[in-house]
Amino acid sequence: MFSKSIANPLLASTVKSTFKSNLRTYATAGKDLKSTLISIIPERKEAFLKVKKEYSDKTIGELTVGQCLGGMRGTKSLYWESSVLDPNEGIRFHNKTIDECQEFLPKSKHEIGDKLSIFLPESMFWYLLTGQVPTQEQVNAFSKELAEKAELPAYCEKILDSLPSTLHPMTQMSIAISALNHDSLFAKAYEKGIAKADYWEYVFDDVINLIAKLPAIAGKIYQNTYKTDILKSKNTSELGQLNKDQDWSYNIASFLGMTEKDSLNINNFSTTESKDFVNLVRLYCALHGDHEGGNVSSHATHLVGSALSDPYLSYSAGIQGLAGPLHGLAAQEVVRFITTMKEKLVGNGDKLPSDEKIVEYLWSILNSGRVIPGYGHAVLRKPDPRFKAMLEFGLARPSIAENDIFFQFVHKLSQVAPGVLTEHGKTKNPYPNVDSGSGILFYHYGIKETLYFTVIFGCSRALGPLNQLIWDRILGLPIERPKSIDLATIAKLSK
Ligand SMILES: CC(=O)SCCNC(=O)CCNC(=O)[C@H](O)C(C)(C)COP(=O)(O)OP(=O)(O)OC[C@H]1O[C@@H](n2cnc3c(N)ncnc32)[C@H](O)[C@@H]1OP(=O)(O)O
Ligand SMILES: O=C([O-])CC(=O)C(=O)O
Repeated sequence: MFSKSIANPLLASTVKSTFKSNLRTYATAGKDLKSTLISIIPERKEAFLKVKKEYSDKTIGELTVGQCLGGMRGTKSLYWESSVLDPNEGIRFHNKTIDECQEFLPKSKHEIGDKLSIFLPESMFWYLLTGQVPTQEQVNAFSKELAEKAELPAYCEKILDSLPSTLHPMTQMSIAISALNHDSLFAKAYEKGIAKADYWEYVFDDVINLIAKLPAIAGKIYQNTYKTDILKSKNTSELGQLNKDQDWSYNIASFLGMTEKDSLNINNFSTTESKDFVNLVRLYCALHGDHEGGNVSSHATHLVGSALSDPYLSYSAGIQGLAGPLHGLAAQEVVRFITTMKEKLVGNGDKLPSDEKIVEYLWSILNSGRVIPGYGHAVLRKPDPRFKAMLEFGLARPSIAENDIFFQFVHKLSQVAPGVLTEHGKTKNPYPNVDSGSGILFYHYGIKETLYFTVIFGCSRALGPLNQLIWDRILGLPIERPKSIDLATIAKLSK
């Protein structure tokens, strides 16, 4: 499976060194993430500079008026290394599919050999950043490093505590992340004066600190917005504690109060449910992390970072983009859509309605000028493989597949809606995207507060844009500044 040729021949030797012989050899075993990165920088830099020098005046595409006025769809104008999206096949991370990543990326040290256990988002971040598969020991150490750096500074907690619980969770998240720029090592070093070649090291440190703090931010927002009554009744100030012997996703679940140990276990999980929920967080976060560079949250992070705004400010911009209903917020819209449809079609019942009734309902939405959330995509033209992976998570667990009517609605919709959307004839892609299934799985495990889902997306999305931000600074990419033109100029140039 790994003998496939590497997409970018200039990077072939780097990536091949990861996968050579039995394809699980680790070129830099024993090193931590930063040292691993340092060892691969020269080769990647050389490849980048070679392409820049030799091909800078070559044309790689044309720009039509339709693209200029139509959301820049299909314009090849962004450099992004860690993932590439094929319209028919879906996302590949360093040329590997989701199924391949599920096989080779390390899992939690506590669940080695467990078939239902999912690989860690930390493993994915390591892989995205370096193109190399970390060893189990490297990931264990990286999880530990993230846990060691997880605590929020007092001022950030205070800011979050001062926000009204009516403020959208995504707004709270972007405020908390941009406030952390108070401690940006990059911003401080820049102010003092550092050489351009050294920028990336400070950006790297900020990125790791930021990723480390996302579980605590997510937990604080959840408890402040929705769970103050529980905290009061239990006479405590936290839904859950950090466990430094556990991974990043486990700690997200714990901070949400949703683990059997280390937290209030607010939904009374059994051991299996607790384990399954943590694995859902791992799967969700690993898969939603990177979707090449042009999506709104990644592009926004990259753009703001190009002005040398530090990683906190840059990713806060990404979070604000993720909070749009056509992008990440679709996760919340889907759950509202599914729960309303269920209520309208079967009330309190626990059996699916007929396909005809669902089709009729979908037409009523479309005829009222609304979109079907979770369907369509700016680039994809086939079902999203990330949706398939989320669906398989539910199908592998009888408590979800057989007993959860909301999940059954999601599954059924994925079979029925493409036909309706095709007949409707507007969308270029009538198939489910990633948001179509993920929220309802969180709903299953007890997160019923729909406005909250995109915060977990916000934890995940840090992996892709922030890995690229480090490379942006390693490679010295310039400030981004495309040319804009007015209608008269467009008309003139088109003649
Ligand atoms: C993580 C993510 O961001 S995944 C995407 C999450 N977003 C959603 O699920 C929201 C629903 N989907 C959509 O709104 C769109 O499909 C988008 C935003 C994802 C992509 O937008 P585009 O690239 O402009 O899609 P496309 O070119 O197919 O749109 C053509 C027309 O079909 C319509 N259309 C697209 N998707 C849908 C849909 N799910 N339901 C109804 N109509 C749709 C568009 O609104 C557009 O209509 P218009 O010509 O009247 O403006
Ligand atoms: O690629 C896109 O435009 C939207 C998307 O699916 C993502 O960002 O995950």
